[in-house]
Amino acid sequence: MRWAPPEQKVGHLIVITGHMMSGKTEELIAYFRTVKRVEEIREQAAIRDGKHVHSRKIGVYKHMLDTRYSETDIVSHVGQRLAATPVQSSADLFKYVSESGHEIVFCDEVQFFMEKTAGEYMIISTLYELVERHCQVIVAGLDKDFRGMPFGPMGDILALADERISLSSVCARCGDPAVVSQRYIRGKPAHWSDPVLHPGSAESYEPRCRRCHEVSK
Ligand SMILES: Nc1ncnc2c1ncn2[C@@H]1O[C@H](COP(=O)(O)OP(=O)(O)O)[C@@H](O)[C@H]1O
Ligand SMILES: Cc1cn([C@H]2C[C@H](O)[C@@H](COP(=O)(O)O)O2)c(=O)[nH]c1=O
Repeated sequence: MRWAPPEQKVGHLIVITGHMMSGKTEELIAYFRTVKRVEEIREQAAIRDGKHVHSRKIGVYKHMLDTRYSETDIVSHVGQRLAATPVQSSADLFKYVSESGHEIVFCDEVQFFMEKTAGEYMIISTLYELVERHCQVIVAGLDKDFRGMPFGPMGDILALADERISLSSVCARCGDPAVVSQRYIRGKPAHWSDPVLHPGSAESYEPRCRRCHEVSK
């Protein structure tokens, strides 16, 4: 992954994706730490050389639907944590970023931005506009729902991306590479017609390979 020097002023969209527990949030947090460190090093180097440095402002966001481990922080399944601003819509995200002057924007749970206008997911125009405004945007989101179908806006977000990081872990049943998030409701595989939106964690979901993935029909 490369970062353009800020004086070039060019936007960039990175999408981190995969099934549940594949490590998306850990990757987002690791990326945040790297970017923050690089900004600090640039600032120190500029001070040392007596130059003016424009340190880029970093904003961290997540969708408000994710309250599993914290109302505010981004928290991985193994407890890695990053303070964030929860937002309820893509309009909200755009407003916060614009008002705060954030030039580097991190956002977790981006699959939850489901609102549409004129048949289009609004998060698409929001991400497009942020990149047009020269923001470096790094988002993480679930690629498929419990049925194995594209999750809301994720297909379009992946198409819009400049870089895609696709992660996977192992099937909780057989140990093969996992590709999808198995949903269980009261100990039984969820039904195909169940609602897609169902925030949760290990009490309802586990990684599965295609062979072990089950959906009631
Ligand atoms: N079947 C599982 N049950 C519980 N935790 C798991 C399971 N598989 C992987 N994990 C853990 O989840 C961590 C990844 O968490 P996280 O980054 O929050 O994933 P994601 O954001 O993709 O859901 C891994 O480090 C791993 O230890
Ligand atoms: C498969 C599936 C998942 N969800 C929810 C469950 C979690 O709250 C998030 C995914 O979180 P993670 O960071 O990837 O672990 O999405 C859902 O609402 N519907 C689904 O089909």
